[in-house]
Amino acid sequence: MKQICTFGTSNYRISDLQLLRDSDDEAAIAKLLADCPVVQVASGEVVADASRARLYIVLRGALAVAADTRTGMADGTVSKVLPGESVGEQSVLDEETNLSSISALEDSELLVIEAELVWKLIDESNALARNLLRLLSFRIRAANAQLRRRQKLGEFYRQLSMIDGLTGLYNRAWLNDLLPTMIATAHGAGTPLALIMIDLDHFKKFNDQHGHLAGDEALRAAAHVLSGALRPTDFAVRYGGEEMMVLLPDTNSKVALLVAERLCERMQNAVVFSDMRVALPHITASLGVANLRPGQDDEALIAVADAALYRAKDQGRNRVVTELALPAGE
Ligand SMILES: Nc1nc2c(ncn2[C@@H]2O[C@H](COP(=O)(O)OP(=O)(O)OP(=O)(O)O)[C@@H](O)[C@H]2O)c(=O)[nH]1
Repeated sequence: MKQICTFGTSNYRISDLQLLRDSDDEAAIAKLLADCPVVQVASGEVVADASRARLYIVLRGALAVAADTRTGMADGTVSKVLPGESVGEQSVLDEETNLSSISALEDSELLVIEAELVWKLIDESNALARNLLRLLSFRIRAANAQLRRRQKLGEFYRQLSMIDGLTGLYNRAWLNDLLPTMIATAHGAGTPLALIMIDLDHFKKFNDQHGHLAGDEALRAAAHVLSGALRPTDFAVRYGGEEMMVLLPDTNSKVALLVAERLCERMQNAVVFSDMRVALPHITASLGVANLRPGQDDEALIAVADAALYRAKDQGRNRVVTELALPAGE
């Protein structure tokens, strides 16, 4: 960065500077700026002494301003500062060092105004004070909009990370996050909660006979059966490979059993391939039903459903087994 002249001896004019737009006291401002250095910065060169609270106004060329790395706000965002525009006004106002990293995008010329002089200019020029307020307000809005975009994106990815890519059902991460809360809510409100564990039968054989891609189609078809048969308040989860789970809040054991029977029946009728030229491979599932008991946690509830599911497998598959005989009155 090399000083080539002062603003007073350069060909640049006050009207070239956005911060001083609409000044009605140009002569006085020009006098104040007369001794300010005009510096030359080569393309790619870092603006030296960017750590000092100073205002840089681009007269020619362009600067790249990267967000601050020391405040944790760094996110790869780089803004471009064009002729007439300035950088460093916030650090001057905060009387803080300039934490952004500033470099020249092309061979550029800059007007450098020291912090004390900026304050003097603010005192002298209503136009500058007004333009500065407008600029800062614009920057605050832009920063808020960026924060909102980032929040939305974060939420989008969070949701995405909770969904199983193959079936579109919730995944294990979602379950780990939500099931303890659902159980705590049910215990707190004294409402029932049922969990159905579902495992496709002889799925290894299905894959071997029809191929892995057909297996994937079968998993999608099974997931479709689940999501199509549930109430909006119920949840279907892909628990693991060919194991799925359904959560039924506010559902007593009698209704949970009926729902499981319905799912079992619909599974047999699921259409894996709508293409009629393909021989229809069928799927069946075994289902284990568990109902939340007082004091039971998520792991215990899942273990009970799992045990019921394995009894269903033992008893010949394609059936529902519930964890216990229905208590009288339910
Ligand atoms: N196509 C496909 N297959 C999967 C996927 N995840 C798991 N599997 C298969 O599912 C099969 C599960 O086999 P097993 O656990 O032996 O159970 P099974 O053959 O269904 O037998 P039972 O459960 O006892 O009826 C394995 O062959 C896995 O490769 C998947 O995403 N796509």
